[in-house]
Amino acid sequence: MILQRIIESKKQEVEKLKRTSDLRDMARQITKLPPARDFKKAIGLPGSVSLIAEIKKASPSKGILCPDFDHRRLARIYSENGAAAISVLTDAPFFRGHLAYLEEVRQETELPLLRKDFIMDPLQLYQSRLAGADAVLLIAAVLSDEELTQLLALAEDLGLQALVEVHTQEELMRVLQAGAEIIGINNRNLHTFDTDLVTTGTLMGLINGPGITVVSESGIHNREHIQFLNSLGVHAALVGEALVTARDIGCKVRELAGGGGCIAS
Ligand SMILES: O=C(O)c1ccccc1NCC(=O)[C@H](O)[C@H](O)COP(=O)(O)O
Repeated sequence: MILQRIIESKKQEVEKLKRTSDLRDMARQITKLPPARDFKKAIGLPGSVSLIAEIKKASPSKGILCPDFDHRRLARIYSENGAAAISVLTDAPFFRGHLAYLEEVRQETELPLLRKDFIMDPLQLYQSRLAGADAVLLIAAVLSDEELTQLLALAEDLGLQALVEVHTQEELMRVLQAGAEIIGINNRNLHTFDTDLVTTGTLMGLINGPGITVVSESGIHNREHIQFLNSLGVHAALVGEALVTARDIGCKVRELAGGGGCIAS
C-alpha cells in the first residue's frame, strides 16, 4: 500500500533530521514565539461548512496537479476569497511539498495553517511549530495508540492543535479514546485511491460527543458536495485538487466556501 511506502521513506527522513537537530534549542526557540492561531475555532462554526484550502502541488495518485504551482499566490487567493484555514502539504518525495512552503505561506496570510505531512516523531512537532504551523495532521493508520496519545499531548504542550485523521470505524474509536477533538474523516481509499463521501456519512453517524469538530477530507469538488456534508453536520471540508486544478481558483474557493459561485472552472 502507498501509505507503507510513504511511511518507510518518512522514517528515513526523520532519522536524518534527528542527526542535525538540537531539540533543546528548538524548544527554547518555541518559548519565544507568539501563541499559535486557533485552528479549531476558525473551522468550527456551527451550521455551515468551513473551507480548509490545501496547497497541493502533486499527489501519488494523480502526479503533478498544478504545473504553474506558486504556493504564495495560492495562499493569497485562498485568503482573499473566503477560506477559513490553509493546509500546506510539506512532504517532498510523494507530494512535491516542502517545509519552506509553510514558512513562506506564513508570511502571506493571517489564517490558521495546518501542516499536512506524515508525522510520527516528536521532532516533527517542534519543527512544525517553528515553521509557522498552528495545527498538524496526525494519521491514525500510521500511529499506535501510545504514539497517538504522546503526540497529542506534546502538540498541546507546544501550542499546536491536531487534526486526527481516520479512514475506518476502528480508527475512529481509537482516536476518540485518545481524546482527539478535531477529527478528519478521509474519503480516500488508500488501496484504490478512489474517493467516496459516503465514508464521511458512515463515520459521522458514530460521532456524538460534544466539542468535537469534524473535517471531511478528499474528493470534495463542488457546491453539491459541500451541501451534502452540511446536511451531515460536518464542520469543515479539506479540499486540494479541486482548487489547484480550477481555471479560476478564486471563483472555486468562493463556490466551496459559500461566498458565490463560478461558471465553468
Ligand atoms: O492525494 C492523494 O492521492 C493521497 C494519496 C495517499 C495518501 C494521501 C493522499 N492525499 C492526502 C490528502 O489527504 C489530500 O491531499 C487532502 O485530503 C485533499 O484531497 P483532494 O481534495 O482530493 O485533493
